[in-house]
Amino acid sequence: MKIAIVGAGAWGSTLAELARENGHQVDLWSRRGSAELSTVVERAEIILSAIAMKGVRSVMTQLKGCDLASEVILVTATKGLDPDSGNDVDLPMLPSQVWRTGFASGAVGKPHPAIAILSGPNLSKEIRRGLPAASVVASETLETAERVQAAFSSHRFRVYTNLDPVGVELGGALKNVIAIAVGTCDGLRLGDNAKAALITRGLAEMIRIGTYWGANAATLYGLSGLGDLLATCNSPLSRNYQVGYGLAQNKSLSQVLEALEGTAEGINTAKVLIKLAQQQNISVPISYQVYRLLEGEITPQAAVEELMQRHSKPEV
Ligand SMILES: NC(=O)C1=CN([C@@H]2O[C@H](COP(=O)(O)OP(=O)(O)OC[C@H]3O[C@@H](n4cnc5c(N)ncnc54)[C@H](OP(=O)(O)O)[C@@H]3O)[C@@H](O)[C@H]2O)C=CC1
Ligand SMILES: O=C(CO)COP(=O)(O)O
Repeated sequence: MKIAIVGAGAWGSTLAELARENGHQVDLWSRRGSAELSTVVERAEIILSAIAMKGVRSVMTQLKGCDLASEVILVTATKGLDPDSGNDVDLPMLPSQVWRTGFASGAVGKPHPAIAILSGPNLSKEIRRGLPAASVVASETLETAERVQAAFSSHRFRVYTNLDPVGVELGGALKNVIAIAVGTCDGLRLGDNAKAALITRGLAEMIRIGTYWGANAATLYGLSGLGDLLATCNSPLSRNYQVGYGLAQNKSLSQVLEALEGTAEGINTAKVLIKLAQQQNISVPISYQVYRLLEGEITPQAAVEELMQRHSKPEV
């Protein structure tokens, strides 16, 4: 199979390695490289985007102008929310929707790719070390999801299919905000009870937002929800966790970002999520404190106090 991977960051490079090991012809594109995007994607049966959220729109605009194979599948592996959409009436766009609407407004007669989402507990550094991992590929049709599953599955990367693309994509995006909260909790040395409470109540927030968005709650209890929460909230490899940990050391956000290797999507996601939650009156107290912490409106210690002093309520 010919596979094009756009985005040669940590995740794109790791997925390229997995696909090459499976015997596919893999071309990797980076905006900094010498290869033309149009050449890299020509005749590709799968185009996988591992672009950070902030670059998705610009790469989509470039890709729209390229000649694509008629049966191509576009797989998005970005874990974020689009900051340039969403208002009182419309939800913000998920990365897959940025791709879909971009292609829908493309030139007449050009093929519209089938779209799939790849998401799960997949810390790229572990996968690069050859350690086993599992992930989920979601699409509106089983046929599309199964084609991507077959392309990436291997003895060390187990890929499940799922027919709830919204749930799978949201699980990967929303957990990053909770990972920042848990990194802060660990940085403050608040203990394992506090950490368990944050992960569990964070999942409740993800389910509240997810079901409002039309996701299936069961999806969020799966790999791209609870699974990814467990990986990122328990690993210093997670950039989002590192952001929270750094803020708990009284570093400023810009100091933390200067030292950070790669992208921490939870910073943008927290902003987009809080705007939506406030517009629609959805309760997300942990994510709200993360947002305030990132905005410099509150100290980590005060955020903990605010969460502990909320009015009493039933668990479910
Ligand atoms: N690393 C991981 O473990 C995992 C990451 N992800 C998700 O994958 C996405 C990428 O993460 P990761 O690879 O780790 O991040 P990196 O920071 O390592 O790479 C980011 C990628 O996005 C590209 N990019 C950023 N801005 C733009 C832009 N304006 N135009 C074009 N390209 C741009 C970068 O290109 P350039 O190199 O030229 O700057 C690079 O290829 C994120 O959404 C992340 O949440 C998902 C699962 C696992
Ligand atoms: O999404 C990831 C693992 O599943 C990567 O997490 P970070 O982006 O926080 O490093």
